[in-house]
Amino acid sequence: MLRVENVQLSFGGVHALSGVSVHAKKGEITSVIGPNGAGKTSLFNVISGFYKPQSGTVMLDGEDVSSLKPHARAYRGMSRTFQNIALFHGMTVLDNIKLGAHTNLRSGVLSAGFGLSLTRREEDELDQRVRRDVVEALELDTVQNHYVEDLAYGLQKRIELARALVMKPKILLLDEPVAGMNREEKQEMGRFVRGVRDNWNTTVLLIEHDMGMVMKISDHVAVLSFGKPIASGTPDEVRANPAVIKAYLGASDDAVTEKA
Ligand SMILES: Nc1ncnc2c1ncn2[C@@H]1O[C@H](COP(=O)(O)OP(=O)(O)OP(=O)(O)O)[C@@H](O)[C@H]1O
Repeated sequence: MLRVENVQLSFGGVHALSGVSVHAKKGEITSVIGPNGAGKTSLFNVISGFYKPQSGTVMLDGEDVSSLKPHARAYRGMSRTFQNIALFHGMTVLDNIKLGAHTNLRSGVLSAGFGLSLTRREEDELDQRVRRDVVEALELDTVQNHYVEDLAYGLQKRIELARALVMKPKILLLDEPVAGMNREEKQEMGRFVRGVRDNWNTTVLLIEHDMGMVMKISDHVAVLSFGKPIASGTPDEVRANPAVIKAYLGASDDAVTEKA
């Protein structure tokens, strides 16, 4: 579904990504992990089109989207959430989710602001579809008319997930979906992300610091360290890989061998 091939990205002298390739298979959850500064956010920004790499390609469902702008990638079925909550205060849960129908959040908000939004009939249809398909699936029925700022953090993150799903994306990019959550909220989010894969057959690519979550929900894990790919495989394979243990522990070779 998504093939990122041999990406090189530098900021001045800093090599944020060197020879990074990641493949996300259709209907699977693929996670990209790595210690701080490994290049995870940079990779996400390359995939969604916010950063232009010096070289490398991004293929979405067989199409080379490397030269497309973020909104054009979004129209082709690439949807993402952001690390920090980007919901609109003073708007209800339902209205925030419906903004996802403008595909690219930023241009969507602009067009809504300039009165270029949907006709009344389109709006009604969208309203019904969102309630039926997304609000119910993500168990947001009881809060759909609440203002987002009145809700708990975990719920706000779920609303972001809902908004990213409105256009039924081919691939969903999740940027640290459980950052800042308590244990219960993490478990809940894990359940919903798995639900997206199982019930919608949506391909998911996520970056995440929380190892427990990654190992529990991923079909495939790719590991970056200092901008380079160091391992890739099933959660069990990656967990047992000495290079991964070393990158995370900063341990010496001897210590890794002992641990492994
Ligand atoms: N806009 C930028 N300008 C300059 N350097 C950058 C920029 N974005 C990232 N970098 C550098 O690229 C490297 C990779 O950073 P990146 O944020 O992608 O890593 P990360 O794995 O997401 O880290 P974290 O887990 O801390 O979020 C770092 O050395 C960082 O300082």
